[in-house]
Amino acid sequence: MNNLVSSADVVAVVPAAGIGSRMQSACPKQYLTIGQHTILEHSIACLFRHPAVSRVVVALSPEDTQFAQLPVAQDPRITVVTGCDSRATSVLAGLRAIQHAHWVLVHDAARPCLHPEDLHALLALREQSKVGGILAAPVRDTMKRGEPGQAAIAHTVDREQLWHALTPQLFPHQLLLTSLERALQEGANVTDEASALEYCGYHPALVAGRSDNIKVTRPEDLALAAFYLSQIQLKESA
Ligand SMILES: Nc1ccn([C@@H]2O[C@H](COP(=O)(O)OP(=O)(O)OP(=O)(O)O)[C@@H](O)[C@H]2O)c(=O)n1
Ligand SMILES: C[C@](O)(CO)[C@H](O)COP(=O)(O)O
Repeated sequence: MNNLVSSADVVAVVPAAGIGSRMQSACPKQYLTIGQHTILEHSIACLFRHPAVSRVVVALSPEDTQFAQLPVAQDPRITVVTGCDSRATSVLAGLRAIQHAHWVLVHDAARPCLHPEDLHALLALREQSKVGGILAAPVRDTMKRGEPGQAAIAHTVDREQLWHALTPQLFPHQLLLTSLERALQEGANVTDEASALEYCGYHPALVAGRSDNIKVTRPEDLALAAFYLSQIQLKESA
């Protein structure tokens, strides 16, 4: 990646190399469209709306032939890397393509409904923390742990201080890179960037975010995401 990035800028990694199996759709879910654009384009656009985000590194499947057809593929602020067989390794590929940025954020391609104020609140961590943190939404329902292999309740999980981890997640580039490399090397279960830092003994900040920052995962999520996006566009045009 060229060194147009100043150290004050934030570089985003967007993991977009998944197959979206739970979506049960003909194409990977990041290429399903909402309005005139794909979910991936919406997710990238959320990030570029903040002036501190100067570049986006998109991790794509080796078999991806769709991204190059999108207008956004011509944006000089975007770098493409080859993703891998897990979200974590796809993120690692993106991190390794970044040379000149202190802060990096990671945002799922499948989260197109990120509100500008949530991104602003997360990026404020740059002045408040040396470790970074994540957008998260407090759990609102009673949570149950199931009996292994049975559709039966084992027990209720205390939901005090229980949060849904969202994205973006913001960390110092070198800290995230080294934590992720160590966690993966040592076989830790890394489902988000914060879990790699936790594995290495850090306690990333929790930034309360909107629960409509959903990850499009199952078929019923698409209509919901379309509605949430329409609400953002209504608010921006007001
Ligand atoms: N090997 C992978 C797997 C996932 N992702 C990305 O990580 C994000 C969150 O993952 P998830 O919602 O699980 O997407 P998929 O893995 O595509 O979905 P599924 O688990 O249903 O197959 C998505 O933007 C997905 O494209 C990735 O870059 N590389
Ligand atoms: C990163 C994430 O979106 C935070 O909730 C989530 O862990 C991704 O999980 P997935 O199974 O890869 O969708």
